[in-house]
Amino acid sequence: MQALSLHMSKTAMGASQKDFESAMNQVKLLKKDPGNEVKLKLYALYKQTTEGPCNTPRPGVFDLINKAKWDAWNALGNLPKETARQNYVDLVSDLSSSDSSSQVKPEADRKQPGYETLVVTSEDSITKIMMNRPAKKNALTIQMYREIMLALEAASKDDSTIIVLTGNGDYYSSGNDLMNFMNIPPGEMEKEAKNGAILLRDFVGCFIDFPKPLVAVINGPAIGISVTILGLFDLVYASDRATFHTPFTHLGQSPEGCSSYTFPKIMGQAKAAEMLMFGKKLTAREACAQGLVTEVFPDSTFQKEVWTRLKAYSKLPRNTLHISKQSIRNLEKEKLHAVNAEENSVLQESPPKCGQIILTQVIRNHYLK
Ligand SMILES: CCC/C=C/C(=O)SCCNC(=O)CCNC(=O)[C@H](O)C(C)(C)COP(=O)([O-])OP(=O)([O-])OC[C@H]1O[C@@H](n2cnc3c(N)ncnc32)[C@H](O)[C@@H]1OP(=O)([O-])[O-]
Repeated sequence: MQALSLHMSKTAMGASQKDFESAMNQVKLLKKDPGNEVKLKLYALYKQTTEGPCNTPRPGVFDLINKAKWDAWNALGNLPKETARQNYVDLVSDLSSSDSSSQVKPEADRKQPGYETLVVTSEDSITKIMMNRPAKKNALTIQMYREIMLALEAASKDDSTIIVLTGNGDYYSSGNDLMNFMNIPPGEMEKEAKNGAILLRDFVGCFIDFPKPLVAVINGPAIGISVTILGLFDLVYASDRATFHTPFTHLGQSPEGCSSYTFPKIMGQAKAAEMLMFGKKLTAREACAQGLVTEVFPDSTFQKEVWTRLKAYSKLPRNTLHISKQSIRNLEKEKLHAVNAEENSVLQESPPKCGQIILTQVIRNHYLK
């Protein structure tokens, strides 16, 4: 009824302040998350209606969320307040209509819009974040790092019980996109290295702080940072086709993702060194024997077995699971953030080809302190 009255305002003389206030209340009642793009649009129209054109300074480049909000508001330029109010009311009206029709099929797979490098869906109390660059083996571009951070933030607040990260295609992920370091203008290297390190620190920080059970569904080979952050997941299920490879020394890089701390803790110093320093590639069964992987499944039945398992887990009491996760993580959170910061400062400073010496130092630092 309320949606209907809001719809009528489209054709009337323009939305009133009362329509606007009703629409604001209506937004709070939406059952379905409209996705980041729509939320940004709503935010921008709200700000334009209540404050007029954006005239505040643009947030810093790594304040991702506030920057996205500012960009959306600023994009409205000099749109008059009355038009912004009308557009807000119309948008909420459309959302309310599709929200009520979507409730007919509450279990339907809901693909969330607004991501270019990911497919994010929510079903059966599980939010699945799927890296979606199969032609590039799901290499992580700067955009993909940012979208994963945004998807994790949204998932931390949605009504899901469990969050899954997985890959589309034959690879889980080939790690950092090597093009991220290409085409840097002369003289910009230092600045770009610093920016990259900050992005990486924030990316890993999201996994450290993530409040709900986090599951990696490793559908194929995993390389680099897609492997190192696995020590921050709660469960790691792997296809027997998966491999785990951290060729940092070969690339003149040092470890990240808190692996200089989590890997020796998980698998012992000697096995961690073989992987992180000497780039030994592990099969899924070896990774499982060393404690990095929870369980390995035959590739032919991998998806079916894993999702059956996860659907059963997702029916467990949500709050209890989340409290347990946080109790376990809180014991280590401070240490993990310190490790993340240290790994990043080393990455920023490390000259290429010194990777092996740096790796030894970083790993020793954590365990000799
Ligand atoms: C500082 C941050 C810390 C992070 C550290 C790390 O993650 S370190 C780890 C860093 N990661 C690495 O060092 C891995 C580097 N990659 C490889 O070693 C191999 O590509 C492979 C073993 C993943 C797959 O071999 P294969 O013979 O089965 O397939 P293929 O080779 O034909 O690839 C298909 C397409 O995907 C493309 N592509 C793939 N990966 C990447 C990437 N990472 N980047 C960009 N592109 C990538 C590839 O160019 C090709 O594109 P095209 O030509 O079709 O337009």
